Amino acid sequence: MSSSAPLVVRLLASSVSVASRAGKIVRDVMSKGELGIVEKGKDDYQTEADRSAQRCIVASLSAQYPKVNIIGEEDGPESESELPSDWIISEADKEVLSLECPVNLHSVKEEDIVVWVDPLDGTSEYTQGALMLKRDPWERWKMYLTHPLISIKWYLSLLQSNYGFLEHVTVLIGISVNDKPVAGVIHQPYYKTMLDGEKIMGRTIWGLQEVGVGGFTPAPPPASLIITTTRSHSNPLVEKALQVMNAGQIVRVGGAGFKVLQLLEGKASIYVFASSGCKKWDTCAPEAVLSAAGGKLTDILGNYYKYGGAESRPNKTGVLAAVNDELHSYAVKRIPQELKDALSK
Ligand SMILES: Nc1ncnc2c1ncn2[C@@H]1O[C@H](COP(=O)(O)O)[C@@H](O)[C@H]1OP(=O)(O)O
Ligand SMILES: [Mg+2]
Repeated sequence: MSSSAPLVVRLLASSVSVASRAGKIVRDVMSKGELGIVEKGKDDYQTEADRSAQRCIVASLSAQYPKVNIIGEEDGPESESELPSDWIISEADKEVLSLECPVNLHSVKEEDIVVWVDPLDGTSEYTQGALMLKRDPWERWKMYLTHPLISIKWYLSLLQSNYGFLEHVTVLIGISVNDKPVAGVIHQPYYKTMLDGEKIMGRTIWGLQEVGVGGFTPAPPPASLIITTTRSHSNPLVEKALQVMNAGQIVRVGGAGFKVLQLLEGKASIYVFASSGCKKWDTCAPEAVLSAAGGKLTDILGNYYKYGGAESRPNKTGVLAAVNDELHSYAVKRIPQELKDALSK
């Protein structure tokens, strides 16, 4: 790896490579069919894929950047099983390595950086997607009966949705400096493209402050107001905030990473989630990528979250993101004061 590039650029380039390896782990766990679902809290689940992808990311980055503070969603007691050697990635994406580092990030040191890792954003969508990979209808039905997350309504909607919601799953690595997300990676393990007649799985999108975004082609916002929001964590406050937006359409998808991709690809212009539930690892990378593309991500009150290592993990006051400042202020103004008060309590 070129050691001449400034630290933030090298760390972003390493994160691009490791996110792609973590995405393969996510697919491999699914293919084996043993998801190992554990309930961490209400509506909060973890699978073998979350645990293994996090081990791959944290081990790979901490081997190269030992003084960087890396905080992952699945932090907990060290696993006793040995880490497979091919989970330790030392490569760095060449295109990212050649980027011009913004002047204000030139002299950043490892101690100044906090990396927020969500090894698998959209866990509900991942576990529900597992059903659709069961080709045998009887096997699928048996899995449904033992699945902790799925109601009959969702089962029926899954049957209609071809491969379920696996495209909503992302691997998120956000790099923050002095509380602010400055660079980030959103990897989609189940994104499909054809190259020379061959099916390629996965794509990796990155963003760097003042430089822009890469790994895909951003699209302009839709002509009419389209809002994207949660499909698996709604409640009356979330619905109230959606009503007041006066949108032509509401697109309900899983994961904070995928919702920000909806904004960047012109499928929606505002992302509203008026509830606690999201955490710093859900929003650090999406915020970095969105702001590198000219968008803005804050809480429902319009305030930026801080990403220092001592900050509390929950994003208590919700998420409000938009493709540009104008739409962001429109959305902040529309949120009624009583809703802001309810979330700030
Ligand atoms: N109530 C909640 N409990 C746990 N995680 C939540 C909750 N609400 C949101 N999240 C996390 O925020 C992400 C975006 O939320 P949503 O998909 O509902 O819009 C989810 O994918 C989930 O991350 P994860 O899947 O990594 O646990
Ligand atoms: Mg998440």
